[in-house]
Amino acid sequence: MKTIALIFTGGTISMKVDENLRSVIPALSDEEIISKISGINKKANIYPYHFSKAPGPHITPDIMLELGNKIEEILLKDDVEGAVVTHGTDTLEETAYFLDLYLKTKKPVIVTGAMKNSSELGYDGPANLAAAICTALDDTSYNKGVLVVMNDHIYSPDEVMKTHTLSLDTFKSLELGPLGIVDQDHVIYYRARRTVTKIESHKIEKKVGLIKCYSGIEDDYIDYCIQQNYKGIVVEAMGRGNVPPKMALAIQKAINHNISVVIVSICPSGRVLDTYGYEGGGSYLRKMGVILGGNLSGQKARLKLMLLLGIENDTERIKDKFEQDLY
Ligand SMILES: NC(=O)C[C@H](N)C(=O)O
Repeated sequence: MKTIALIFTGGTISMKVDENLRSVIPALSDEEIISKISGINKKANIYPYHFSKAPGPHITPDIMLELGNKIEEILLKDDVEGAVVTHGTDTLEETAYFLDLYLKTKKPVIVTGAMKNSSELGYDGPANLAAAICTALDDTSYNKGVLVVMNDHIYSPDEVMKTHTLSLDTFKSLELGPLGIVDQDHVIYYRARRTVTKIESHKIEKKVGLIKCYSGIEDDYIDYCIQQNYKGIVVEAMGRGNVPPKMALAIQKAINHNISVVIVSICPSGRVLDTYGYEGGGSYLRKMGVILGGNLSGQKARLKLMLLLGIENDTERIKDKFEQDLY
C-alpha cells in the first residue's frame, strides 16, 4: 500500500460551530478529521502532518513559502508517494497556484478543503479528502504539478477559481472545465494540463500590490505604491486589458520608477492582449512596457510576480519570464 502525506493547514474542513459564539471556528484535530474518512486505511497509509489550523484568509505568501518547503521536505522521503494538503477555500486557489510554481517534486500534490463545516449536515470534508487521496494514489497523477480536487473534480491550479460563496460545486475552471473526475475511487483524466510553469526561486518580494480598475479610477492607488517603494503592481484592467486615461498615466509613472506592472483582466475568463490603441488601451500600455498576464487572475498574477521579483530585478527579464508560458 502507498503512503500519502496528509498535511493539515486549516480551513472550514477543520471547523465546527461553537455553541457559545454561535459561529464557526477552527476546532477539529487532525486525528478527528482522518477518523471521518471511512475505509481510508484499506486504501493508503496516511502520514499526517500538522502544519496549522489557519482559516484561508489568514494564509500569507510567506506561509505559502514555508508550506512549500515543508511539502518538499516530506516528499523527499522515498516511502511517501504523494501529498494531500487541506486548506481554507477562500485562498485555496492562491496557495495551490503558488505551490505549483514553487515545488520541484514530481510526486502528486493535491489541495482540497470543504465548504461545509463538521457541524453541518452534509459536511463535505471527508468526501473531498477521500477523492484527493485517491487522486494522489493514482499513477497517472505523477508529474502533473499541483492539482486541486473538490467535489469529485480535478482542476489545474492556474485555471481554477472559487465561484460561489456557499455551493459545494464552487470550484470551476470557467473557460476550460476540469482536468478530470474522481468517480468513486477511480481517477479519470479527460485532458492534459496546458503548461506547468516553474519558478526557480526561494524568496518572494512582498512589496507587490494588486489594484482593480473601475470607471473613473485615478492615480491615487498607484501613487501610494510608488511612495511605499513597491517593486511590482498587478492591475486588473478592463476587458481585453484596457484602463482609464488617468490610470494609464499612473502606470507610466510606476514604470518610470522601475516598478514591474502586470496587466490582467477583471473579466473571469479570457486573455489580455495589446489590441486597443486608444489612450489607456492594451496596445498603448504595451508600448509603455507593461507585462501581459494572459488569463491569470489578479491574485495569481501577484504571486507569480512576487516569486519572479524574488530572483530578478531586471524588468525586461521579468517580462520575458512572466510571459514565457502565456503567449
Ligand atoms: N470553506 C472554507 O474553507 C472557507 C473558510 N472561510 C476558509 O477559507 O477558511
